[in-house]
Amino acid sequence: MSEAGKNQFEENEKSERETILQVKNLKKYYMVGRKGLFGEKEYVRSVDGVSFELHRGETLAIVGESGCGKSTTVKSLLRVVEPTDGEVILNRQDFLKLKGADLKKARRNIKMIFQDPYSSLNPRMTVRDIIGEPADIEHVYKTEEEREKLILDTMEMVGLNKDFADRYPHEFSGGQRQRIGIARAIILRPEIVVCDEPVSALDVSVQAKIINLLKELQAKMNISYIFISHDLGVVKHIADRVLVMYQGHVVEEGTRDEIFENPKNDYTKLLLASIPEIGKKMDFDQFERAFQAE
Ligand SMILES: Nc1ncnc2c1ncn2[C@@H]1O[C@H](COP(=O)(O)OP(=O)(O)OP(=O)(O)O)[C@@H](O)[C@H]1O
Repeated sequence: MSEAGKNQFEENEKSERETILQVKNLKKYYMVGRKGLFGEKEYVRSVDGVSFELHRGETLAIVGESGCGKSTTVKSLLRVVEPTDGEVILNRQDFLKLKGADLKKARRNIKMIFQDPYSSLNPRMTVRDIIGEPADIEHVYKTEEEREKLILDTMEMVGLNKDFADRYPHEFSGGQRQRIGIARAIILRPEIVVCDEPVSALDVSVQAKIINLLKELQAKMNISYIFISHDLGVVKHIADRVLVMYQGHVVEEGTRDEIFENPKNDYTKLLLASIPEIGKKMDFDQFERAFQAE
């Protein structure tokens, strides 16, 4: 290998391992009532000491049964809900301690895609304004022409025809609405995108298209994804690493192959076995076919 090639290789290796986000001992306890003679506060420990790292350009999936704390973990690290305790290190700063302009700036870099693309889009706004809104709020353009170019370029990146810019969300299919949600998430070119069950509401063939789009965008923009899903077929297809949660804790973490081929933790084994399609070892093939058909 030439010297230049070797340097490039080493550079790529380095950037693959670069930690872009560090979550340390994250906790979220919700107060759910009071009990006892003295009315002591009662809490649900939805997230109870979760730690992990996210590397540049990778997809880290968080899996586990309903109620294990997946959504609360990402909501807490994004401060959609204020965490009870912990640290979230983003660009060498503790994101949980940021305020005002610093918080606003950091938030540009970590965006979210939601499960239900319909309820997360304002029905009274055009596609142009929905996608452009984060850019409007952040004043990232100087002229109307620049704004229009940014919006249309982003629409193109997610495979939306620019003629759709004046339409409203109800005019679109579920898959197209999810593309609008993705465009809105990436318009500021964030380094991290958190995807909370982004394809659960879609048909399998549409799921494949959206997953392929997410992978394409990752390849182009080197985005890091945190990908929540209860669908292990989807996770097997998209994840580089997997975090398994149970009752607010991480019980196992590993590469996709480690988790799927050689799980160590009993709960992980149970989780894999309890998904009938995975137990029967058929759904991956079915998924593969759907993806290849694209
Ligand atoms: N606002 C809240 N107040 C009280 N308890 C909550 C609140 N939000 C979540 N919880 C509880 O925290 C636990 C974790 O919920 P969470 O939604 O994070 O799980 P999840 O793994 O994302 O589940 P699902 O896949 O069903 O969304 C659950 O027991 C849930 O009932």
